[in-house]
Amino acid sequence: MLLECVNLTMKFGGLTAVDHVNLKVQAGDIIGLIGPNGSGKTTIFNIISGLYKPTTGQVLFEGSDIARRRPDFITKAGVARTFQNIRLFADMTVWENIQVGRHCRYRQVLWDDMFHTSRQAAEERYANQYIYELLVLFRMDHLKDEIAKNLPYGLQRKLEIIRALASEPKLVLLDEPAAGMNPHETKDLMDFILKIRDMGITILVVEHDMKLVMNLCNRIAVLNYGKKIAEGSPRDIQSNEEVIKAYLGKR
Ligand SMILES: Nc1ncnc2c1ncn2[C@@H]1O[C@H](COP(=O)(O)OP(=O)(O)OP(=O)(O)O)[C@@H](O)[C@H]1O
Repeated sequence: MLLECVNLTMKFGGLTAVDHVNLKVQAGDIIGLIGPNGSGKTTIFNIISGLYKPTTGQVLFEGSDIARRRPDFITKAGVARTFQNIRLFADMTVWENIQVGRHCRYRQVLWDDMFHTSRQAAEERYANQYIYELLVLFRMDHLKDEIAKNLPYGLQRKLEIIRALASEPKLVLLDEPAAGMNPHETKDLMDFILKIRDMGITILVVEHDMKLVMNLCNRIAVLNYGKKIAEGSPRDIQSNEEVIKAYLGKR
């Protein structure tokens, strides 16, 4: 199992935002995490990526418990993420933004910084090649010198995902990647995410766009008030009574 959340619980004062959630993600999966607003989806992402320490429970990544480890440790272990709102460095170029995402892979050795060793030069060459290949694969190489804030919205969101991929993750957490996109951009995003899967990267995605989730994911887990109320194939989830009730009840 690549990732396993075991009895994950997160309390904020009297509110239980995540309530004994168990979730398994296998290598190669595209798993959707859905649920009404405030049901605990982003909190789970924040726990997996190390921004929140869960009240109880474990997050096993390749068998080791990464819950309560620092975000940089978790990124280095192979988990990358994007956020609900765009968090690019607006005045930096496409290339520079991706370089930031690569940063966790650089070995920090004072000696290297002082003397610019051959090992450091080789590392930089590899990093530049890797970034360039990502840009070519996602057809953004012609935009490498563009300032991030000048890109159309859909491309800014893609750039964020590419930046996350620059850390060479095994698992990527995508938090509402289609938010604010028009139908054309969303369709494009779907092909984009399938390409990430084809790179051998496993995907856990939080998304409100049901069409995207149903077409993309091989399995879906549904949260309501912090509890997992259903899990199964897109077809199972679409016809699940409790899921329908949870969504209709929120209207
Ligand atoms: N840092 C925090 N402090 C206090 N309460 C929080 C904190 N983070 C989240 N919550 C609460 O936990 C609950 C779950 O929030 P969360 O953001 O995980 O939901 P969500 O399913 O991602 O919602 P949405 O679909 O609207 O993004 C909400 O009631 C939220 O107000």
